[in-house]
Amino acid sequence: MATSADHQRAVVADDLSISYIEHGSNRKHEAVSGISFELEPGEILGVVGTAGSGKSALGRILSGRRRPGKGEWPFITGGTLEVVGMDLRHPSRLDRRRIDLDIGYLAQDSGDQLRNDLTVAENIAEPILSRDRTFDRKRLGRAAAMLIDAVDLELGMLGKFPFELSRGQRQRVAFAQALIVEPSVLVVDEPAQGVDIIARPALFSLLERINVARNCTMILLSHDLRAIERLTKNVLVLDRGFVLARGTIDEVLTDPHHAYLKRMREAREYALTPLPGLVERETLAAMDLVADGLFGDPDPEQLGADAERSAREQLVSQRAEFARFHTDDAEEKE
Ligand SMILES: Nc1ncnc2c1ncn2[C@@H]1O[C@H](COP(=O)(O)OP(=O)(O)OP(=O)(O)O)[C@@H](O)[C@H]1O
Repeated sequence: MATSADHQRAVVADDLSISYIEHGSNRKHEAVSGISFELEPGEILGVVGTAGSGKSALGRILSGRRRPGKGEWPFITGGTLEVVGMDLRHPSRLDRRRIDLDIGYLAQDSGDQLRNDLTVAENIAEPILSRDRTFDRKRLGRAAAMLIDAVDLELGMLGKFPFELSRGQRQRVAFAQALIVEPSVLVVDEPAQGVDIIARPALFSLLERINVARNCTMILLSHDLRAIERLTKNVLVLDRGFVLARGTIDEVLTDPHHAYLKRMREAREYALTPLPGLVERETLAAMDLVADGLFGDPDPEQLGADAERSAREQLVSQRAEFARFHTDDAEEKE
């Protein structure tokens, strides 16, 4: 029988602090200061905050990735962080191998990190092939094709190279690459960034489906509440590295005690209020222009005749005797 001791949370951050080493000096700059939160498997958390509030630092640390030798990568300077049972402050050698498979990470610049010497298909498959060269190529090909379709790109893209794609298309390929290993936790820094507005619904619906089908835990980091609102109401608001609020969007924005929360509420109300005036009138006029002539006005007599013909055709196809009778009837009339 499962006891509460067996119950594994997907993410447990306890008094977590994250710092960068400032360029040109050895001074630490604390980007995230003593934050705590927990996530159950399958939960989706939106982390929102202004520029510089520490979202990307948190995303990088949650991803478990390390970029040794790169000054821009932050590190944990206080507290603990556990993701699907792995201690990300002091990962074991085994956990270091597991991290890339268990935690998917999509950074704002992941599209630019794709390898230009590999095709799109090879890039998508790379997280698997780099570990197992003998992996069933047919299965992998099918998975890559399904993912490229799921991120709303044409299958023809699979044979292209990243440098032949637009920035937004590359970011969508990176999405597919992050998902090929079927991670149990997915960290996405600015999910809508660089992805054109037409492709966004496909991406968001993909994230929704993955969350439901695989119980994938997700952390979506964004400065824009609207970008994550479709996927979750559960948010953590950061301000200069500290947690300003945690709860549902409504809880956080009801009676906001902080200037930033007040501004968030105003921005949300503004976004939800349809704009009377020029923009809307123009939009409506443009829609009318498009709508006019899309469908001609229906002619009631013609509609009646069409309906009768289609009912007859259906009967003729379904009942042989009616077909005979109907044909005889028609011949008699001639
Ligand atoms: N490489 C770095 N070295 C030193 N400090 C950094 C570095 N990168 C970011 N910072 C600082 O760390 C803090 C948090 O930055 P972070 O990039 O995490 O913010 P953010 O909320 O993701 O911002 P944005 O929305 O603009 O991406 C900021 O004060 C920033 O100036």
